[in-house]
Amino acid sequence: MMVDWPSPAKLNLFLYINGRRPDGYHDLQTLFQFLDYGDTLNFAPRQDNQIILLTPIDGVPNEQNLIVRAARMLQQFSNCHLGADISITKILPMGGGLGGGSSNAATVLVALNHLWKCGLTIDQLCKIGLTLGADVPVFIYGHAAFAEGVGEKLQPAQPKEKWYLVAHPGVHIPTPFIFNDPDLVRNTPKRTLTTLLASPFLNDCEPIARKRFPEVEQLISWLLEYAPSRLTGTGACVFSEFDTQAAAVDVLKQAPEWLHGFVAQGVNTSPLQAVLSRQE
Ligand SMILES: C[C@](O)(CO)[C@H](O)COP(=O)(O)OP(=O)(O)OC[C@H]1O[C@@H](n2ccc(N)nc2=O)[C@H](O)[C@@H]1O
Ligand SMILES: Nc1ncnc2c1ncn2[C@@H]1O[C@H](COP(=O)(O)OP(=O)(O)OP(=O)(O)O)[C@@H](O)[C@H]1O
Repeated sequence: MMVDWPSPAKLNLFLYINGRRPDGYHDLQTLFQFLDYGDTLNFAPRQDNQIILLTPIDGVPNEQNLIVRAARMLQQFSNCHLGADISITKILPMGGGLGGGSSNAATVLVALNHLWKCGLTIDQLCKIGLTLGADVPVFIYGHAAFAEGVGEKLQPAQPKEKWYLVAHPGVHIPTPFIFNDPDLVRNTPKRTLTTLLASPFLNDCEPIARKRFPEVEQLISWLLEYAPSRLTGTGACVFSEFDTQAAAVDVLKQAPEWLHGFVAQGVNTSPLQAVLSRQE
């Protein structure tokens, strides 16, 4: 039977920008949690070395798709001569701050490492993953985490597994658009995790996203009437937190027509990790 490999979304429960490095990347402190909601991938190994994506994603040429790029990188690094037919059921909005592309790359690396029997360690997979995107390592790591550096220095964390209404304002915010904004606050002092957990959770990218995108401003303002609500990553998605599924669904039901969203639970063990453990 073909295994469904999950490719979950992530939320940045907080996100602070502490500085800009000489290479232009930003040093940050962020708290990652997974959602029990995401894309699903299927893999059929091939005896030749071809990587075939059977379900192309609109607007993303296959050769640029992180799914194909991750599979090819694994072939190179592991010296593996097998290939794969890959298909994806995509439900995560692209460029939404939910880490969909990074999560897809992580699922490919973890699943093919297993199916091809490459034997690479988690650390080796994370190193490959980081070259594909700053968020790939946490999805490979598979546990909710406090991240520093550009997101690659990870330590496990146990945030409360709340329910979230995740909403998309219908605009696309490219990550560099936020990071290149002259008004972005880039000097938030570094704090310990203990201090951060005891402080209100904020996202330094949110003021820029709200200022530059009226749709984001309108969405957050509406949601704040019902629950604590913030931007995830560099946007454009926003999440509101609730103690129960029913409370989150209730707000979604009252939402105006322009609000597109879904309800999902925050989970500290990635659904990908759960499937991998069952395979081993
Ligand atoms: C902000 C986060 O969403 C937090 O989870 C991620 O760090 C962003 O990760 P991502 O979308 O995978 O971003 P990447 O594809 O690695 O980088 C896209 C672009 O964003 C900028 N970038 C990204 C991450 C980072 N720590 N500093 C940056 O300045 C860089 O200009 C980079 O060229
Ligand atoms: N498999 C893929 N799924 C989604 N996007 C992909 C994929 N491969 C390449 N991309 C490209 O990556 C871009 C960013 O997609 P992604 O869904 O990862 O953004 P995101 O949710 O904003 O991520 P982050 O939170 O890391 O900023 C897309 O606009 C698309 O052009």
